Amino acid sequence: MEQTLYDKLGGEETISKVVEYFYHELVLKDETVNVFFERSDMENQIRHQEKFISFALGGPKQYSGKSMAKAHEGMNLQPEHFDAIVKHLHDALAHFEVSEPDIDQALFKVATLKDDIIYK
Ligand code: HEM
Repeated sequence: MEQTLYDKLGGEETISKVVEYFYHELVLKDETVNVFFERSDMENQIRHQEKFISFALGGPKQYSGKSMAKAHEGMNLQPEHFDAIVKHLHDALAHFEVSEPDIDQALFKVATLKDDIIYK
């Protein structure tokens, strides 16, 4: 089996650094999306980011469209919110010198859930 990007980047340790940067330096500073995270407590926020990044990189936690629709129910996320998060994911991975083809793979993975997450 092909090695996942998650393992390639060094598993949990690297992932938590990516999460930290992605969330604190990019997502929380972006006024177009940070409002969604203000309402959830810090523990849930961190859990969210870890799950999000882990999913994007093919880590152990994988989701179905059904569970994603439920997790984002009532948020009415718009395509621009989704796209902003995807851009931050790109920039966070680039910051840690992940190659563009590897980043593309992660962004593609995340894009497969778009329809299950927006407009819920
Ligand atoms: C592929 C993309 C995404 C994945 C895989 C994902 C994953 C998840 C998961 C697993 C949960 C449940 C967390 C838990 O309670 O354990 C969740 C909730 C949530 N998601 Fe996402 N998410 C994605 C995109 C987004 C986007 C684009 C936004 C907003 C801009 C967003 C904002 C939230 C918020 C605010 C919650 C609720 C957190 C809480 O429980 O307080 N998500 N997401």
